[in-house]
Amino acid sequence: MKRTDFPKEFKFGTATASYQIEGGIEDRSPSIWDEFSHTPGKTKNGDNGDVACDHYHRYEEDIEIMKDIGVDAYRFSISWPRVMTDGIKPNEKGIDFYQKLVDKLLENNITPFITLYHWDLPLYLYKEKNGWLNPDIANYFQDYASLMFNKLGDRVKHWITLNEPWCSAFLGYFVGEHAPGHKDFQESFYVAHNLLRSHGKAVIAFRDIVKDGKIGITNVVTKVESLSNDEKDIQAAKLVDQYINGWYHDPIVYGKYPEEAVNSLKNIKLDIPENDFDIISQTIDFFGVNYYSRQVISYDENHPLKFKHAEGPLPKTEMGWEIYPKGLYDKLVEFNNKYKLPLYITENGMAGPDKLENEQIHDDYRINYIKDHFKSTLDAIKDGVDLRGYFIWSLMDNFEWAHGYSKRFGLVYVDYNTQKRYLKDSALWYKNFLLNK
Ligand SMILES: N#[N+]C[C@@H]1[C@@H](O)[C@H](O)[C@@H](O)[C@@H]2O[C@H]12
Repeated sequence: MKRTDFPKEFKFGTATASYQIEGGIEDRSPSIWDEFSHTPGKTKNGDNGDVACDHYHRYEEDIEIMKDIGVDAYRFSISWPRVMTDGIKPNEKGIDFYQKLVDKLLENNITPFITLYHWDLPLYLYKEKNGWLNPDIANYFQDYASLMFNKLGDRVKHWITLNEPWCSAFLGYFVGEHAPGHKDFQESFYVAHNLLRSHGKAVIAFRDIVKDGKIGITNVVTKVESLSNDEKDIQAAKLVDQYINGWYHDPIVYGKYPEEAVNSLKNIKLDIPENDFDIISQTIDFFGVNYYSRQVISYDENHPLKFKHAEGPLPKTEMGWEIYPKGLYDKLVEFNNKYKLPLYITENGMAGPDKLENEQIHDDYRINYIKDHFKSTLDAIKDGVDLRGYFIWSLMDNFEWAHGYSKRFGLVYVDYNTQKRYLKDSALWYKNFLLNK
């Protein structure tokens, strides 16, 4: 498989997120992840993003690395608390960081794709305004989005409103594994809804400000399969697919939540104002697909949503996720047929047992993972999927949320003691692939 097997305009890139790589906390106000990661017991080894990969001070070096690898595009997120103090007052120093980042990318012919929200909500908005639980958050988000569209929209033409709202809502407000660490089932549905409303308000602003741009939303897209052919397991898997995938895509395209999932939530209030879906279902230009693996599901009477995960038999990554490239093909074809929107794979990659030895990292497992998922991508394109690009997660090892720095997803190895970067064998492979070798 060669690069020239893909459409000429197909964009190969890599991706990161602000809190996971920037550090530079001295020049921004705090986010919910600053408070969460500094709360004992919330992250592995008590790791936090105070320094991370020090990208705030090393962005030029990191862009040079991307240039050397030869990526066409780079997906990164803006830190809301960096560009708006407490999420409300524009901070010119923070805005200037992203101006310089964008200009350096463009100088190097790397197309910027910006994610507005990759989980680092300004702490003030959470503490003083109740964060995503407050319907008014959509207005704060629209103000933030408008500021960024006005400041960068002349040079940045690809925008993503939210990254994985399912994680923000479900992991942040029900499971409690992510910031702000709530464990309230009902809250997680209110949060999901306000995230989608915020998405819609940002799209409305975008259409006024960046008339020649493209905007979408990125969700985690998981292949959900039933553990058995038992009707209860099949139904449980179908509902999980609706909770994870349909819940964050159907309202945008169809203007409603998935019916069976809504009907299954007997004791959940979904008192939603009717015109909310007019806001949520603003026409978008693409869906971003973050694909990592599958979930194997069986029925469980004792779970609020009547399901439980089963351990799959396939080889797994360091995250314990099965390596399942067929799932990517299946979801791309399904989404193409169901939503009829252009797609970007905005994240795909793996955490590996990466070891620095003589300034090298031999990660053949990651090269094989990427090759297998590139094959699924190419097969989907050949079968008619309107797929526009693929961003490997991640450019470099970084702060992996509750796992801290214990999981390495990067094409580039980061020695956190020295902040020295080392291209892994997978980065060298990607470089040759991009040169069509
Ligand atoms: N875990 N994991 C890796 C990766 C995470 O580092 C990203 O921030 C998320 O968008 C998504 O969950 C995927």
